[in-house]
Amino acid sequence: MHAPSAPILCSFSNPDELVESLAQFIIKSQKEAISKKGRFTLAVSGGSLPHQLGGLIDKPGVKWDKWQVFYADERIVPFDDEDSNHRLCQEQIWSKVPIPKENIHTLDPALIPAAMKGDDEDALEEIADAYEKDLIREFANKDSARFPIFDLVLLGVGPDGHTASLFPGHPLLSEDDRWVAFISDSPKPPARRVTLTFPVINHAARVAFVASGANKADTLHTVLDHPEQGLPASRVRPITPGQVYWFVDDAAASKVEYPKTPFKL
Ligand SMILES: O=C1O[C@H](COP(=O)(O)O)[C@@H](O)[C@H](O)[C@H]1O
Repeated sequence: MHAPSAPILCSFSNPDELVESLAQFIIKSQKEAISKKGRFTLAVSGGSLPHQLGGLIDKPGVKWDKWQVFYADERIVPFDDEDSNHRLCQEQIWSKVPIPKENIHTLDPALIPAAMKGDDEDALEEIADAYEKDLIREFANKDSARFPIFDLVLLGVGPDGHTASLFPGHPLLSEDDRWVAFISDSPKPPARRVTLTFPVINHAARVAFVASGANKADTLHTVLDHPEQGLPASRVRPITPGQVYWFVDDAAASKVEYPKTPFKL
């Protein structure tokens, strides 16, 4: 096992510059992946992140038909529910670009009604297993060893330091076997979710957090300046040669002492 490399923090003076630089970074990651392997594998989060992907719309050089997209986490709700990360991404980005529908890997909609209810966790296990099998089909014998190797994982960070659906103090933080896990007691509603696990996130070639706004300032300070506190976002440290980046605006970075790196492609 190689040591993880230190995060690279890039801060931008305004949200528009952040969105544009993020788009350039994603396109560069895509080009490198396609030239090596003919496809680009991406895991994407919900929350405020899909809105930040707007810089990709109408950009030349995006080979949408080569993208294979999974969700870093998803809430167990119907796809038309306002809590659905898929719905959010659909509204903010997928409906605005020519990505083939079959290249977006969602939870199995047929399994959602049962997973939304019931006292036992069998249906949650089943929906997480089905998503893991979809990942295995996409990655096995291509970009995986013990875990899949995503070309890029895009993450957000919540005020409590959670990322994907990995929450502070939750037993899922220690999951070291599964690719996809379920959670039935998320402290942030909705309670039932599935998430990629830390070993998957930390095997990615690149991981990029995106955060903007002064309401993220305290969280970023703790995550980046006090990783010893072990907040979930601090535990994202991809193994070498993987690299973690932070794309933030100056408001979100206002309390961070961790050194900033000028953005360059
Ligand atoms: O619940 C979630 O929260 C995180 C952070 O969301 P944000 O709105 O504070 O950016 C998000 O990354 C995750 O996908 C989502 O399910």
